[in-house]
Amino acid sequence: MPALVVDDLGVPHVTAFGSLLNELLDEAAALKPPVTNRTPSASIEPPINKHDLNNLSGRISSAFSGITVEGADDDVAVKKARSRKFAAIEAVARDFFSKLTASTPINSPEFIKIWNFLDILSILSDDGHCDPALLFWLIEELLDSQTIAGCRIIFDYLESRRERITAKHFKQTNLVILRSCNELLRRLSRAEDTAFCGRVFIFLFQSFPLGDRSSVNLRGEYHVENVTTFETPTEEGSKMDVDTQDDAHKETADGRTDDKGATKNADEPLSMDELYGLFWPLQESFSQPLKLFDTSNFTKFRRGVEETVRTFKTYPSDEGSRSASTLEEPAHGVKRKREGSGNDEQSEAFNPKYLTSRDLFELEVGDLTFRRHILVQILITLNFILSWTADAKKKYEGMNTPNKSVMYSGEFGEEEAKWARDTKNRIADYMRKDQPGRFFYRMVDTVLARDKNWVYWKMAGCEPIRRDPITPELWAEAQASAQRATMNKRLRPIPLNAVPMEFLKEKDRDQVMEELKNAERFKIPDLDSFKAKISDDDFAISMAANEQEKARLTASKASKSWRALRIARGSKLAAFDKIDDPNDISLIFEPLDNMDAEKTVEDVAAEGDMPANRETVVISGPPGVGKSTLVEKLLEAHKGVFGRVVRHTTREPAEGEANGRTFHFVKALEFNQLRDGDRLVEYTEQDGIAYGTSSKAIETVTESGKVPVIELDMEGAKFAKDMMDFPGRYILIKPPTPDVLQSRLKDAGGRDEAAIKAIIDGLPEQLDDDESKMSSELFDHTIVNEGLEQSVKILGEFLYKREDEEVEEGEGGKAPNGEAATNGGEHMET
Ligand SMILES: Nc1ncnc2c1ncn2[C@@H]1O[C@H](COP(=O)(O)OP(=O)(O)OP(=O)(O)O)[C@@H](O)[C@H]1O
Repeated sequence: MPALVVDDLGVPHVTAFGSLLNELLDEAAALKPPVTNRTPSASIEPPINKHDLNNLSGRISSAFSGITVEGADDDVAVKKARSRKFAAIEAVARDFFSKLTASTPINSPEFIKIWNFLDILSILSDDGHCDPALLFWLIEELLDSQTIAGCRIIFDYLESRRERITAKHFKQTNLVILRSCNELLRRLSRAEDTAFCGRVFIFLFQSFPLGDRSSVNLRGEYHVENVTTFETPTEEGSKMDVDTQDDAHKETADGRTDDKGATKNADEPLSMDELYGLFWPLQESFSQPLKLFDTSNFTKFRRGVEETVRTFKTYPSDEGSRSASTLEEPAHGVKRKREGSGNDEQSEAFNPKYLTSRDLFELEVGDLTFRRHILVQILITLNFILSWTADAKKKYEGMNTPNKSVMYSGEFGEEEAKWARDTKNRIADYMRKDQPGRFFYRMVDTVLARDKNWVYWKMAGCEPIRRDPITPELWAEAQASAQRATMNKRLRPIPLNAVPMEFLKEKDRDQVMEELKNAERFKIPDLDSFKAKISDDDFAISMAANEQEKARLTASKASKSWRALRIARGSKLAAFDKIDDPNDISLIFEPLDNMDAEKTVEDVAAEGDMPANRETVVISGPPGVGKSTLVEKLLEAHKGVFGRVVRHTTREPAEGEANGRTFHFVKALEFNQLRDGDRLVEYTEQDGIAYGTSSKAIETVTESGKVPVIELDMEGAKFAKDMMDFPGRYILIKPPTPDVLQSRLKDAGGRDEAAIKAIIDGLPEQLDDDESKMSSELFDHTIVNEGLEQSVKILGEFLYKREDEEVEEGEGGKAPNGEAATNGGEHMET
């Protein structure tokens, strides 16, 4: 509200500035007059600039003559004068603003005056003539005074002027900006004004620096006021007259939800009455996850989540069947409450405040959006659980200034963490059953992954997100060394390694031509010729009589090594990776066959030896089932046909591991860039270490002419196929029996008893998940790895099989999707 609402404010400076403002507005109007028949937002552009207003500074000075604002900032007189000037401008501005907004609807062409006025105010504020926050106070009032439709237009203005109005005095204005935006967000419905909410957030993100803490919930307070109340379970009250979809649901769920049904087996979902009582209490855990550190709360939460997921799974996961079977066609004999309301959009809209009536429960659970909403809440809470295990907590130990308020003393055990991981996978499987679901889950996964980083940042006390500027010393040093590197060096009489040319002037023409033809002059020396010379140098260095001689011999050896490396780069580049000690380059003199590094292009098999189908082969299976061994044997059996794809990882290389051979070792930042840039066809995280396969690594193999082979765990394979739609031939390797796998794992070493047990316990779910029919949907072929030679043979036969060819089942046979082709062993029973 304006400070004063009178025509003549009676203060000379106020009156003077009032007339000046009118003049300025007239000048602006001459440039941007009101235009009818245009959308309200169209009049926002172009902005009024300082140079559009004639001698602004001079006119301001004369309006405020007698008020001195020149001098030191902390001078009392200056401060006083400045506040008088600010007060005068504010009084005039508020007066003008309130009169205009009260009389001019935002849709009217006359509203252009407000845009011009705000532009003028922003110029005055930039020049320090008025309080920098004044513009935003008025915008805040403007937003308050308008409907949501009006706020959209005001936001058009804010977005178009964002850079200009936030460039200066941001410290004085940021709180008002934040307050206005938050107030606006409070008024907006996240469901109905989603795009507008997004605009407001983007405006905030663009205005505030990345590491700004103003909207961070530093004390980690949870939204505990949001209590979800619900009816006491099995309450037999008067039923509301609403749609029920019992019949439809029973149909889709194959009769598994018989409310009054007899004994259910463990996999059978609960009745809706039973689930109702377990379902709504979950909201408390979502809003106060700290309570989950208490074992009894955790047990209740676990049960609720399990039953909810089990029931959700009985509903079709795609939207099409939902609307067809549930909402659009209400069950026989039941009236629709909203019938004839004519506002479909409204009735479809999701209301974030839950209606928890028991009568609505089936309807809600039948709604895909509702189910997704709940599942996302569960995923967030599961992530919370996984971030407070003993292992996860170790990561927080090295923080410099941890934010104590969000460092909880509670901890979840290994068993709870395993459950959380498994449940996450189950939910992911369910959500990703169809194409839109895959897309949706991918978005959720990305958001949750980013959220983890923010939570971590908050725990680390919101360290500033910035890169230190280069110091003048560093700059000078870099400049000096660049100069040294590019400076003209004194030329040698004969350039290094150049052959003598003197004979050109000394001998006659024919002799010169003969000498020029001497092969020594142009032939690249033989690589092997350096081997003996370098070893002679080595010997001489070890026998050197003094340091001087030693230095000379070392330089001579270095020169030879350098030349040898230059020659070897054309044919033995693969060996370079293996050279650890620059003083010992003997590896490059060894034949290529002795190196197990990547083979050069000459190794590619003849065209006739290649399989008809050259799609990428994805070999997957539980840990220790023999994936690597099989791939190795496959590569050996079909030399030059298949090429192993090297994955990326964020772990440090173990001793003897060279970058690019077992893995591409990268830093987390680089990995995230690959992931966020959609350059990974799959990625997983194990024990805090990220692994992923880049499309570039696959291309490298394809470009060499070979068929790429990727080795992935089950999760990775699922991710590549379901989430990334990565095309390939997916092959599942199964152990003959869990006992055989167990003994192989023991023999292979490297895993303790607990790890082996965890693998064996996880087998039923990994391999025979009947509910999701995962293996049959995911894999094109299954091989039971009993005898190694036989398994390789079956694998080869499958990969070489032509489209029209039917390979017999059984030994070496092609099995239909999901059925195991065994090599004499029995199908695994788990
Ligand atoms: N058919 C087989 N018969 C007997 N032993 C086998 C067979 N296949 C693989 N093995 C052995 O099983 C152990 C595990 O094999 P390998 O490392 O290839 O499995 P993996 O699936 O690649 O494991 P991880 O998932 O841990 O990488 C090795 O010691 C290997 O020699």
